[in-house]
Amino acid sequence: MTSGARPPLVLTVAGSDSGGGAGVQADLKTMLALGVHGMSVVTAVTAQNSRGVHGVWELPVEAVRAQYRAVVDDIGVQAVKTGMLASAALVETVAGLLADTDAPVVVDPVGVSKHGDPLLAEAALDSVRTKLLPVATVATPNLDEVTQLTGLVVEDEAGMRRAADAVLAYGPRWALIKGGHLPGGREAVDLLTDGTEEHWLRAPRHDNRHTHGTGCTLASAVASGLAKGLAVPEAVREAKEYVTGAIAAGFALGSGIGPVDHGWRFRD
Ligand SMILES: Nc1ncnc2c1ncn2[C@@H]1O[C@H](COP(=O)(O)OP(=O)(O)O)[C@@H](O)[C@H]1O
Ligand SMILES: Cc1ncc(COP(=O)(O)O)c(N)n1
Repeated sequence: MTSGARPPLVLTVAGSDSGGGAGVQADLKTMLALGVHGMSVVTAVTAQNSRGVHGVWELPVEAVRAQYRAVVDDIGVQAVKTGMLASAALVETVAGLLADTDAPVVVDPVGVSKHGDPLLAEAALDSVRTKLLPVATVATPNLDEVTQLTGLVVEDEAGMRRAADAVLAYGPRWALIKGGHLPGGREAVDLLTDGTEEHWLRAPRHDNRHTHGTGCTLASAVASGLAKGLAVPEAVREAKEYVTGAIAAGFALGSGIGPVDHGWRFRD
């Protein structure tokens, strides 16, 4: 039997989406598409479909800690991505584990689903600000999460710059402010900055309502790039290209918001 070269190792710490469009399922599909070995720590199970989140069951803190230790102590990780963490106890547990792990961390501070259903307790916001964001290499809030975390309401690109400064004040090395929710415009614009360098990422806005899982996909793609050894701006540039293609190929599923197509690069 022959063995192949080992791909880079990437871990997602996130919630399960039974519909397969977001959460752990989106993360692992992204990782496969980008050529890394994906691993998962499940924080919560959601009963979810194209119409909404119909139930959430958080896992006990010990179950999350045990999954994380099982992966990190034996297999190792070259990058970690966090998504839905549900509660203050889980945010603090995960932040503590990340602080002891020598790998870049992409934090997607998931607050509310595309359907408007809550995925993080209000009481956990302070732990995100003070425990999780400080251990992030890159934090990737969307504009609603910017408002939840900083109180700022963003309406234009100048507002995105102010939002980035406010997010950086909580301690991540880089802030990637996602402008997907900015109204109108022909472009989907994101801002990546570490407070010194500023990179504006612009891509055609696709008139497509099947955008379930865009944020999970982008953050996992960034983590995959970092695990391959790319610098943050390069990893984000490649991730933006991947998510833009996945949104363009998004498809209807059920009667609500369909998913992006993680396999778009494999299609004819
Ligand atoms: N309709 C769209 N067309 C192209 N890109 C989009 C569209 N909507 C969102 N994006 C991009 O998808 C990525 C995820 O952003 P966003 O949807 O704001 O995050 P979230 O899923 O966390 O709400 C960003 O790079 C954003 O610019
Ligand atoms: C388990 C889980 N994690 C994250 C999201 C956010 O994804 P979206 O903002 O596209 O609904 C979600 N809906 N479900």
